[in-house]
Amino acid sequence: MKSDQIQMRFYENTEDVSMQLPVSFHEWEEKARQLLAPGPFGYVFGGAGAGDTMLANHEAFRSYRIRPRICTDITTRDMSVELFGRKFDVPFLLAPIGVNSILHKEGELIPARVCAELGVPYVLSNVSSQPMEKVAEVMGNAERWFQLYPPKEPRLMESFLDRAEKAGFTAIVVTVDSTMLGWREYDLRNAYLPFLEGHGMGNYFTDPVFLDMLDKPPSDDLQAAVYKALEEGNNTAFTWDKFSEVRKRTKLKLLLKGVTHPEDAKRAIKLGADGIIVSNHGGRQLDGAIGTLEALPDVVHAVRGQVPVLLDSGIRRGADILKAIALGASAVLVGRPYAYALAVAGDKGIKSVIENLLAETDIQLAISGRCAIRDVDASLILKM
Ligand SMILES: Cc1cc2nc3c(=O)[nH]c(=O)nc-3n(C[C@H](O)[C@H](O)[C@H](O)COP(=O)(O)O)c2cc1C
Ligand SMILES: CCCCCCC(=O)C(=O)O
Repeated sequence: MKSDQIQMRFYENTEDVSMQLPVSFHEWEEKARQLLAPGPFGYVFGGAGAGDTMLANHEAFRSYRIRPRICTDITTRDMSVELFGRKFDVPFLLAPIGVNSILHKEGELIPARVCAELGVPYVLSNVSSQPMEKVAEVMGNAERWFQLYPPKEPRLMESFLDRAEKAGFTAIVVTVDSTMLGWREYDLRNAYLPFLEGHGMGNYFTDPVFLDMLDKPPSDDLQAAVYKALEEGNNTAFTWDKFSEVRKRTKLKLLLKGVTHPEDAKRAIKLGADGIIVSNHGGRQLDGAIGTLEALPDVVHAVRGQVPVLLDSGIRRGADILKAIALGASAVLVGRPYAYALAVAGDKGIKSVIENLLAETDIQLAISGRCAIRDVDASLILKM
């Protein structure tokens, strides 16, 4: 067979797309831009306001350089981390990303399934398009956490917590940086908010307490049901007292996501938090905010090893993971990379993103002269 025929066969073989998948984050992003309508793409891509927080995340990672050690035996390596007494073979989790049905018709079932297969802990969003019970079903015994936008109605909050516990989620991640949506100009320009089309309502529309709060079922008045859910989730009166109430109501591990100030980290621990997630929501909320890697050292210092500190916002590569671990993170969360992969290539896409990130992290670890994630400390990096 001539080489051009072989090439033809290769391109026609839709079963084996592996050689044609994007590799870098920017390639995934560009592919998603081509495939998605402007509304859904802009919703994932956009940052708040001028995009300065997104930039700050990126610049913070670039502002540190790795200084490798040489002539060490790096033949056997270990990328595992320990969280809450459990060992995970990978140093990252998939971050909670809502409304996955704007990216793929199966929505969150896909990242959940891939995470279960690859041993990556999955954090399911409160505003997932699929209900948590269906997500749990495809994950078997695999590690899963549930992210909560604490609703105003206490009975609804209790219902979400009870359902999560019953469905085998082992931790609750309370997100506190989004009690109102940030100023997102892509969405304003595209006049796009996925919830208004019914995306992201998987947990609300299957909740008996929520359904009881409605005058009519969602099938009879979708707009009213969506507005009610958003009103519940936009809980602008969520304070430390309310956080204490969540603490009292669940025996699951409890993490606070959206922390960048050391005093907030201290207070959360005092009130019973089991973990802190340093996050600025991928730069989607407060514009002009501190980059998460810049915020991390002070938070880690304030926490004094009492609970694990995780980080997200801007993790794109193995080098980013090593830098966050070097500055004291116990693990990191990955956001947009898997969202784009979901849109572009479903299961295969997310699998590829995870496997590449793992492979890159492993190579980086080795070439920097370390054998294990647990050996990575501040001596690995220098601030420029
Ligand atoms: C499209 C989209 C939806 C998101 N939905 C949620 C959500 O429902 N709950 C939440 O806590 N964070 C949500 N986030 C924030 C992520 O959990 C995470 O903090 C952020 O994506 C990390 O930044 P990165 O995308 O730059 O990696 C969302 C992010 C994106 C991009
Ligand atoms: C009360 C619902 C807020 C959902 C925000 C979804 C999200 O986290 C994001 O778009 O970012």
